[in-house]
Amino acid sequence: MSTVLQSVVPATTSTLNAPPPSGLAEAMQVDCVTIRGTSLCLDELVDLSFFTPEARQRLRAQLSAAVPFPHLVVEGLFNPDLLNLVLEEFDTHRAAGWQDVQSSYERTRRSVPGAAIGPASQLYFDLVNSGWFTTWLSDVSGAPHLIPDPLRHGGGLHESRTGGSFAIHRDFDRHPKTGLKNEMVFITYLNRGWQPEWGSALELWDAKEGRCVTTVQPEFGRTLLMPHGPASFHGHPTPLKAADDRPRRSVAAYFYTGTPLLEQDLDRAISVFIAPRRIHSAKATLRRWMPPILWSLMKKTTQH
Ligand SMILES: O=C(O)CCC(=O)C(=O)O
Ligand SMILES: [Fe+2]
Repeated sequence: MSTVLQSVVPATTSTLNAPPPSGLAEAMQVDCVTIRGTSLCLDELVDLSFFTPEARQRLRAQLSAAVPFPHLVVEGLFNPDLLNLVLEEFDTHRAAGWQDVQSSYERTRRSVPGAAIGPASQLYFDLVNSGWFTTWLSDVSGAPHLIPDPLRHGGGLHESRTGGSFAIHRDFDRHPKTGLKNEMVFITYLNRGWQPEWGSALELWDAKEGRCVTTVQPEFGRTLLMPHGPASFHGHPTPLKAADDRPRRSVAAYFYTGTPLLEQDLDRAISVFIAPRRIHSAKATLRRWMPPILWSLMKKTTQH
């Protein structure tokens, strides 16, 4: 596996997890990575025009207004060179790293939660799981303090082959291991020149009316952000039949929220120090009992 770190301008540290969203471009101009001979500069992994305050507002309005339930489809958010490398890694993913799902509802396969994935795929997930990216997801979706899932439960690499399908469903409410609340799924499709007649477009349904309202074709470079809610029924129930038996591939990540602290429990969010606290309380007692003149005299003498 050849992942080479290359300095282009004087490198400081990797900023994938660091900067406040406002200083994104500046903060990311530090380095490039080379994966299997393709150089990817960190400030070009995403199209930064999606990250301006205006874009965040516009995307949020677009997401809220979407039918039959809030969702957002964007094109070209990720550098196509990165996505090409991710796509290649489906072919080299170890057999033991795949989990087949074959039931009357689903015929597909996914990478095993926590399985090692290729460097480009790992870079993609590091990117979408990073603080500045999840802040963007929060701004666009309205769900604050999103928590990513490094094990990628339900997400990871997704691949359906000829005959594959996924009945209309609503995703899980809770992460089975952490119990965290599922807020959204974020999917990037990886299929160049996808034809609608091949089936397997993602259908978004109005469950009450029992009909598909809109579809998302799984075209290369298209990204779907779909908040999880009571009405978010979706699936690709039409069995896949693509030219040359080519597979339908995507990468998916779920994002969660925890339970906010109640007002009376806010002190549980503070670290507990042993020594300084003792000193602090001893000082407080002294102050209470000492005549003010002595207190200020003592302070003056101990300050030097
Ligand atoms: O691949 C897609 O278009 C949707 C996948 C999905 O609904 C799921 O994994 O729960
Ligand atoms: Fe789903």
